[in-house]
Amino acid sequence: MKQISLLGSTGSIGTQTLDVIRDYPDQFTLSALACGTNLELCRNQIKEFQPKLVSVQRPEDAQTLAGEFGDSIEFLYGEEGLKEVARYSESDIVVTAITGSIGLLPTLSAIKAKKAVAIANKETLVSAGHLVVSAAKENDVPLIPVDSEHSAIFQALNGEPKKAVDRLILTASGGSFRDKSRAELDGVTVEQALAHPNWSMGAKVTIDSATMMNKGLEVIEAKWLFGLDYDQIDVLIHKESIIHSMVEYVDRSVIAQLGTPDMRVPIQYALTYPERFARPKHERLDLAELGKLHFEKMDMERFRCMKLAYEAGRAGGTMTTVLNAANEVAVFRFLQGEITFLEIERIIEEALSAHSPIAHPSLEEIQAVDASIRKQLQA
Ligand SMILES: NC(=O)C1=CN([C@@H]2O[C@H](COP(=O)(O)OP(=O)(O)OC[C@H]3O[C@@H](n4cnc5c(N)ncnc54)[C@H](OP(=O)(O)O)[C@@H]3O)[C@@H](O)[C@H]2O)C=CC1
Ligand SMILES: CC(=O)[C@@H](O)[C@H](O)COP(=O)(O)O
Ligand SMILES: [Mn+2]
Repeated sequence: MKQISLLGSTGSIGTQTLDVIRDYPDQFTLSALACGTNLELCRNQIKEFQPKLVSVQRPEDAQTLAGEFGDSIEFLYGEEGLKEVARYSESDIVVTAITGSIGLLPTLSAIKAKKAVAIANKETLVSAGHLVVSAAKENDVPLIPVDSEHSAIFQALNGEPKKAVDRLILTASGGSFRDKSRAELDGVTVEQALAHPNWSMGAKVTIDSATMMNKGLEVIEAKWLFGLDYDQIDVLIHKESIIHSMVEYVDRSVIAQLGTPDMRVPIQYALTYPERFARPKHERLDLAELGKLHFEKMDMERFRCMKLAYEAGRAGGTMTTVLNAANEVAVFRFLQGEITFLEIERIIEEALSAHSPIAHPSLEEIQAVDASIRKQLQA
């Protein structure tokens, strides 16, 4: 029986992780969960899965739940609660399905407690990839990708040595505005941006997908997970999201992973790795019915966030911390209706231009840069 700690249980990845746990009651137990402010869903999850430790965002919510459920479950809150769930003694693996660089400290806690990490929270790797990867190496802890592209690459690599790899090809759907020109992006609404053509996801990653910053973050995520140079990581527009990504080897073989767009597949693989379990009642990929798959070259001028992400990644150090923090604030402000869609990239570009990067930042330096960008960019 594998015991799981789940950070972000009430979100899109969190609830799909619970679907997978539900599918294999003899294989997986949810021992600890953390969520934000969705108490109604949290209550139902506690009743169904009976975790031993629960953390919520606010102290008053922890108190309310403790009053309802009694002493058999421990209730915590805030950043300390997230860290405790991540390092919960009985857990074997931690799924990081929380949004944003708030996932950094809990991820480091899990690694220091020698838990395997099924990593969905890409912002942590963008903000402080070097710290996460070196901590994982030091503690001999696997970082197993959940993000669909990275799971695809992980599967296509299948343990091959780095020297056999020529390049990674990340596929990008193009998001909600794939077919619009830059001029047509003027005045697009939050509702339009949230209508992803292929995936049903949380609001932040859906907006990232519309700006193409999601793919930029994923390029940086791939650099840290697979230890390759930026010159070896390419992006290809593939509007159907059927090929989840590919590896081109030095002998020119290209190995891809395909499937219907359903995150339960990579989530499950991260939990069962190195085994594969049969997915119950899962729709097969029917290529004959699809008939065609489409591919287009990435246009870095049209999707300027993509260019900013490569530039920040190549500059290194705290540049990607700034990229991530500025993006988090800008997306939040767009969702609040405070700024326009095109202002997202302008805010990020200005924050990057104004920043003098620190080359090999410590955790404290990362935290200071992250906090200062947030303070500066909040309205
Ligand atoms: N959704 C997807 O298909 C994919 C997502 N990812 C990545 O996975 C991560 C999660 O995405 P997604 O599931 O879409 O996000 P959602 O917005 O759907 O869920 C976020 C989760 O984090 C919780 N949360 C947010 N802030 C806090 C906080 N301060 N303290 C405690 N809990 C908090 C939320 O709690 P509550 O709702 O209770 O407030 C919720 O459970 C992101 O990094 C995303 O980029 C990667 C690939 C695919
Ligand atoms: C499901 C998943 O992994 C998302 O990160 C997805 O990649 C979003 O799609 P695009 O960024 O390609 O639009
Ligand atoms: Mn992805």
